[in-house]
Amino acid sequence: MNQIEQAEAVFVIFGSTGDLAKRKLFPSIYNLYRKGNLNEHFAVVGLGRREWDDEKLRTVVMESIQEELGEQRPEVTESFLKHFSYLSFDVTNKDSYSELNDKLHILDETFQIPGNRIFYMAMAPEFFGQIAQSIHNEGLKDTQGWTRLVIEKPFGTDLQSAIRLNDEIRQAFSEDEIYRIDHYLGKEMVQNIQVIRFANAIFGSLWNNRHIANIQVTSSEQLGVEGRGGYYEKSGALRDMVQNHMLQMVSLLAMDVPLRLSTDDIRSEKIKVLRALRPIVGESIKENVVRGQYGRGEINGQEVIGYLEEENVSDSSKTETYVAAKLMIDNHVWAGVPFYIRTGKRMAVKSTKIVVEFKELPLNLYSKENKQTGPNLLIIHIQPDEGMTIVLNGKKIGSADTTPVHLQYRHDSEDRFNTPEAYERLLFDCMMGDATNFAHWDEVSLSWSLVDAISKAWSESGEKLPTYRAGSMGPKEADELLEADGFSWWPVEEM
Ligand SMILES: NC(=O)C1=CN([C@@H]2O[C@H](COP(=O)(O)OP(=O)(O)OC[C@H]3O[C@@H](n4cnc5c(N)ncnc54)[C@H](OP(=O)(O)O)[C@@H]3O)[C@@H](O)[C@H]2O)C=CC1
Ligand SMILES: O=C1O[C@H](COP(=O)(O)O)[C@@H](O)[C@H](O)[C@H]1O
Repeated sequence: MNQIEQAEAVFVIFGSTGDLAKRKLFPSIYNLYRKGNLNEHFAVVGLGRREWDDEKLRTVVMESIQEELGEQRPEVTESFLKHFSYLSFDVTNKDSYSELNDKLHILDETFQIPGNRIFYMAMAPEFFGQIAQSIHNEGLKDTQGWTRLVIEKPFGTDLQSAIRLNDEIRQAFSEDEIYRIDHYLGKEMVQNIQVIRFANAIFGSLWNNRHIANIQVTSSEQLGVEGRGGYYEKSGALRDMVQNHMLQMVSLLAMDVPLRLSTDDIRSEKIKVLRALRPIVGESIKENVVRGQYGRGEINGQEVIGYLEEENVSDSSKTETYVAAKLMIDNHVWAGVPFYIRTGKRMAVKSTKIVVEFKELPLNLYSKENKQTGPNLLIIHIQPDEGMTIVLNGKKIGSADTTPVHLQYRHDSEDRFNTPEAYERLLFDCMMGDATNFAHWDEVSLSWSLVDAISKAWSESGEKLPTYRAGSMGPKEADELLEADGFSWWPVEEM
């Protein structure tokens, strides 16, 4: 069987009338088809309570392709759209599932699909457990082919709810059938971290506490909460970004060399990192974690409102829109090396970057002579630009002075606004049965353990939340976090 034959499946999208399906899933499926990563043996069933029909769904799919990808190719979209159908469906109604089952059998026959099914949960998390169990109990998994469950974030709202959810879905699907989405793991340069680290002798030998002074991971956004105030009030930056995307990047940066590039070997090394993370509890929370909330300010010359003025946000809200933290990994390789992370909304720039700062030479003859030298840096540009930069010290041409030299490999990201690119890769991996770039349950639970202790302390604390001006790089306390260790944030704007 070739690769594309493995991908022959029916995609069942729970929540097909929603925002995620429109902005990410439909354009991703279209790209897979356009690029030949899907042949004609596939079908998509969209589900939602709305009284739509096939025509309505197809119109929405076409609009989404045009809006997200700017595609105007009627002949391609027509042959593509005939694979889509819609079923009005209430996930809480048991009877709906047998109707869905009948539909799946018909689609298998129409498109000659060997019974493979991807169930994609693009809905609010409170439904995930119930849907998974109904899929199982109503016989939707009883097929000749494989069945896989794709779960959107958030996977729970704390460790307890995540355990509950996991228990529910595990009654219906085995761990290797579950694909927990973290869209950062679908980003080109996040996937490149492993290649940079494990395919280059220069980094392989330097990647430890003897040579690295600190690692900084920044993911800043210019956007505010964009109408998602209701969700964000219960989440905040810690649960929204740190529990998943930020800790995933840290574990990719700190993991040991896996035995092989297999899903199990890579996941097991990432899990070891999360196990070795020093818990941040009690008094150490104040010393190691900074939170903030954006006030009014300016983004790209436009005045913007503060968080407390956003729709569906309480005017006394203590929800953090910014988090910076110092993480320590208590193992042989990383003892003594801080991993600084920061993420926030309404910051000066949209930028996700990793800066690896190497230790200085024990004796640098040029700095002794007051020449301008700095530490060597490896910068991994995740978005919006993609690539890497190595910063070295060199000689200023025609002078005796030294100067920083930037060796760059850069290309503009196709993934500029978190477009379907990442989702497209992850959907393809799921079709291929490759779960490497999805979160394993152990990763999810370990991340929640770290985050829960912090959010509990914050919710019990009467302390005022530092504010930062919209359009800045966050509260001054985040700068002080690094200054206390003799470091500072490397600017992400112009690097
Ligand atoms: N939007 C985004 O960019 C992102 C979203 N996510 C996650 O993806 C998931 C979906 O988000 P999003 O698309 O924004 O949410 P929306 O609120 O836009 O969509 C919710 C969907 O759920 C459907 N739905 C609700 N109740 C029922 C029901 N009882 N039976 C059947 N269908 C129902 C709605 O359909 P109808 O109204 O027709 O019933 C709608 O299609 C969430 O878990 C979210 O956290 C994650 C990352 C980014
Ligand atoms: O998961 C989420 O990520 C986005 C940021 O994603 P990016 O790919 O644009 O960096 C964030 O805006 C959102 O709040 C969060 O839920």
